[in-house]
Amino acid sequence: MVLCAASCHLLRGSRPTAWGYLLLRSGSVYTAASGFQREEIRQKLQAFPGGSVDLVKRDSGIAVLTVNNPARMNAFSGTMMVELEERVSQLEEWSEGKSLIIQGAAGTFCSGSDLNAVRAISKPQDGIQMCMFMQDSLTRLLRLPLISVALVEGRALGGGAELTTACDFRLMVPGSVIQFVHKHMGLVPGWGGAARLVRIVGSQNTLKMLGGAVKVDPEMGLEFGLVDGVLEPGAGDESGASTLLEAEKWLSHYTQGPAPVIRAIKKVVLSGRELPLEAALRTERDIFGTVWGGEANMQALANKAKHK
Ligand SMILES: CC[C@@H](C(=O)O)C(=O)SCCNC(=O)CCNC(=O)[C@H](O)C(C)(C)COP(=O)(O)OP(=O)(O)OC[C@H]1O[C@@H](n2cnc3c(N)ncnc32)[C@H](O)[C@@H]1OP(=O)(O)O
Repeated sequence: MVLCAASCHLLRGSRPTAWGYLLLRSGSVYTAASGFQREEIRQKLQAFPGGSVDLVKRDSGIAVLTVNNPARMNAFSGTMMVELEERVSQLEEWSEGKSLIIQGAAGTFCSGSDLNAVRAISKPQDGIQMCMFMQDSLTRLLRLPLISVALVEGRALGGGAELTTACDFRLMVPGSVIQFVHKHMGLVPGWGGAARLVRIVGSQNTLKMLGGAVKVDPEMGLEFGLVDGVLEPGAGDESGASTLLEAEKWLSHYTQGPAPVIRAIKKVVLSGRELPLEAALRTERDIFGTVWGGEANMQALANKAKHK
């Protein structure tokens, strides 16, 4: 892991030390030096309009991001790929946030890249640039100091399945499907979905899901270890509002408490997952230093004293 202080959002607000800033990278995965032409591919993607990526941030510290292109089963148009990156940047700057739910509009999750855009971005070098653009956005999404959930209703296909792996947890409703359809497209995941899936379910299960383009239903998802919970669909709820409410209730079990503490919990888990042991220990020390003696810690100590 190489770290550049300028891009290190993970330790924002901590007392910087050489280790904390030198070993953990939470900013962009690719740079111009690695051939990533961010502005050029952003411009090319803007030529493929349609749909939106909507973000609502609530005072309670939970945000809801909606992939919104129902006419295309919430497929990512070019402009939606650009909007996703913009929403991730907004979330990186949201210092009061604790959690994030990602959903699709109109009762389905996302059917991957917009095939019309894919056909037009067929030059290998453009495909690689789009791949780096989405890998960069989804890696930054997973590295947000927010506990995140992909709420899967309907279908999560191709890049849509990859999007679910860029969240800490996945919740499904009965009848929904996560399918890495890439093989049927003569492809492999390109948005980082394979790298993340191996870390979630292991290499054997990843081989099964990709090699078999397996239609993963909620029961199978629980067996694979891909899915963390199955929600009952909202009774007769067309808007999906009650399913979202169920997802918020599920997530609230893990996000009750002051935002600085919940954010620190995500940060120490991130460093434990991504860094070599000694670097993770040093980063954990740095993050511990941001909450030790902090408002929540002092309040907890005061409460304990009262109960003697
Ligand atoms: C890195 C991965 C990334 C990439 O390589 O760039 C990818 O994700 S590749 C794309 C992977 N996704 C797919 O292959 C899914 C394609 N869609 C389908 O298989 C089906 O549409 C569906 C999602 C299973 C739904 O089927 P059905 O219920 O029969 O509805 P329709 O097929 O009629 O779809 C309704 C409507 O939506 C359009 N649609 C659906 N998915 C896409 C898509 N990915 N891109 C563009 N448009 C999509 C579909 O064309 C229909 O539109 P109309 O024909 O105008 O009614």
